[in-house]
Amino acid sequence: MDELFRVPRHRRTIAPGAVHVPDWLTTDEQRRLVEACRQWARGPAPMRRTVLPGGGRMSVRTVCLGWHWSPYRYTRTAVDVDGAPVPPLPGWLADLGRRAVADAYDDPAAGERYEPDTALINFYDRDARMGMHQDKDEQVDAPIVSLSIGDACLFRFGTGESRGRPYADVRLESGDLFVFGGPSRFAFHGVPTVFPGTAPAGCGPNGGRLNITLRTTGLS
Ligand SMILES: O=C(O)CCC(=O)C(=O)O
Ligand SMILES: [Fe+2]
Repeated sequence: MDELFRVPRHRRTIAPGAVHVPDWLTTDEQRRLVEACRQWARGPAPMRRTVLPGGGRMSVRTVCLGWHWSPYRYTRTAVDVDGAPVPPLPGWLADLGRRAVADAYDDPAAGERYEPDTALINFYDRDARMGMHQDKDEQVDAPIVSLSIGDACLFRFGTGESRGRPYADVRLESGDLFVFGGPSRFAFHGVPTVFPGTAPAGCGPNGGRLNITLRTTGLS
């Protein structure tokens, strides 16, 4: 969109402990993340559409680092893909997570304390979505750091009580950071819609939306 007509977006606390920071990643950082995700997607433990217990497949494609997530647990190997050990979470990505927490909460000490051990990388094509859910397979309540690259989406953020209302609808655009921890750590959230063709030039995954969530499993 023409820069002139872009509505300025400001950081916003959506709920206690849930903070949206627009345009947090530079274009260069986004490009580098997309390139890294491309490599991880190829495998070992490659990107796949996770099979759910009912037999259906998620529309989102996911690849994991550190620990492998499949419904509803974390394992060291890609038990539902190729059985390969999951690649480690690189130190630079954990560092990025620490900077994200420090910035979102304006709290350098909270950033230093943050030790994510896992990344789930989700790829959404134009038809993909993610239903309302809680991230609750982790054993500890450290914040979730979420980075968005490529096409914008509608991110729905509710409460810890139910997957229904009340919820806030937030548009996440390329480069945005969303952190949820503290009282919002176990809030229901989901992605009802991706907006095709909204990625800014030069940083997207060439159509679609990439989302990286950093987590602390509390497992060893
Ligand atoms: O794509 C997103 O923004 C959210 C992803 C998510 O909720 C998850 O991976 O658990
Ligand atoms: Fe989630």
